[in-house]
Amino acid sequence: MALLGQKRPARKPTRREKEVASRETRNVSDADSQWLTVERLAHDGRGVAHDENGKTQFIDQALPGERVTLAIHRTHKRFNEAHVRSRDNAAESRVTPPCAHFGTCGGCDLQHLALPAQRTHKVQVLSEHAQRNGVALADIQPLGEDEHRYRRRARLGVRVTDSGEIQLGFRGRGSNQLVDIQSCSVLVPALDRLITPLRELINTLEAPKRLGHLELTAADDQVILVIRQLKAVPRDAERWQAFAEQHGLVVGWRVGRDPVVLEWLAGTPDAAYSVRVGERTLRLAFSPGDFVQVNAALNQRLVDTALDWLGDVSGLAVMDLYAGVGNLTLAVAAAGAAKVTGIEGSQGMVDQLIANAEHNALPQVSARRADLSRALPSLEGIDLLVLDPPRDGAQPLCDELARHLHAGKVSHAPARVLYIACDPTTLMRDVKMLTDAGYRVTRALMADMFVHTAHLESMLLLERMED
Ligand SMILES: C[S@@+](CC[C@H](N)C(=O)[O-])C[C@H]1O[C@@H](n2cnc3c(N)ncnc32)[C@H](O)[C@@H]1O
Repeated sequence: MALLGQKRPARKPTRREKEVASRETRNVSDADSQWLTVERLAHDGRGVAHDENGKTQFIDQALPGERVTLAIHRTHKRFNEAHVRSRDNAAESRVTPPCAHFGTCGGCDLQHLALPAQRTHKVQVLSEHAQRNGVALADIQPLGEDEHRYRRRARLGVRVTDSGEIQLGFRGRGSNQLVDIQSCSVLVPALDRLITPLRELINTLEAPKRLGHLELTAADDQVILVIRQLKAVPRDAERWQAFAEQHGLVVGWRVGRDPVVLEWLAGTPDAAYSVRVGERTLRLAFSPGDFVQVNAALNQRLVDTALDWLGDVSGLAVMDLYAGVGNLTLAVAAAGAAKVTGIEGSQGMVDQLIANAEHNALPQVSARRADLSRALPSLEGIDLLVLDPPRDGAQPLCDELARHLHAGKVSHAPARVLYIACDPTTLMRDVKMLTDAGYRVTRALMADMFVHTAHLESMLLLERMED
């Protein structure tokens, strides 16, 4: 019978729930009082230790060799998540985090670890993923820059609290709550210096609650701010225009829901970044929302290294899959490839890629749109395949390539594959298919594209073994 209008009596916990509750309580108090030694770093940058019962503890901001007591904030059947209550000693690799918000802001994971040690850790992560998948790697070359103000793009959340206070920042560590930040030590200065003025401006808006988030982009010659706004507020548009003039910005807002309309409020967007290839400097134009590598210096070094690995590409037919606005497509063409085809899922980026090829006088470049999770291009006659997929990797394509090789259709399997990846898990899953089918990894690199975070970019060169 339904309990209409009555308060439902509390349900008695089941025996299983009682067991779990008592075990969790015991875990918390046991581990709390113990001194544990941190053994290693997990892939996400947390310290790993085991309590006296052998249960794994993942500990925020704890480094190998440190003796710590824990405060456990989440228990699971096989492991606990914890932070440090007290620390007996500091690892040699421990440094003072450069940012005051480190630890609460969810943007960075590793600011407490010296940069060389961050890189050693990321090389180790890539190597472990390879081992787990049975992929043989040559030595992994680390690639990094000492400059940690690298992010040329950021999305800042905006929240108005019940008391009317404006919060501006990123999501917190392990939470959806916004962390109000005063500055961000990984943003390029042109973006970081806008945070305080932005908060002040938002404080003066007529309808700050209408703001969703702010997207900041530092292109080569201009800084672009795109405001996500649920409904247009004309008097706020005037305030944004004055702000744009004061700070030399191009400002637009995306208004509404289904359809979302982008309207430019101040300035004309003309975003571009550059990539050097030999004596040439390529100009790659992009629109807000297009994919662009966030770290300009590392992107250049990645392109330099790719071209160095590939050597003489003159006369080659190249296919660049997941091509974006042509970052790698144009670089390989400018290095001398005879024919380069870029394939990309977004029509806007395909159009941009074609325009970029024209602007840089690279007539051997063509591009087309395809959803590479469904429609796979023919690789017949292609000498070099470049793959740069998003986090979920390029499984359908690698699967097809492997099937061609297993079937002896060598003409459908390019002699070389250059695979660039932002997720080592899916990278090694895909590469294992290729190495099982007859490729071998001849060069491997870990690019520290996302300094102070646990993320890493990697690049592998695979060569088809001759029978
Ligand atoms: C990591 S980015 C690489 C872009 C480019 N290679 C670069 O260096 O700037 C991945 C690209 O894959 C595109 N993409 C994502 N899913 C796709 C799909 N299913 N089919 C085709 N392209 C896709 C994205 O739009 C994005 O431009």
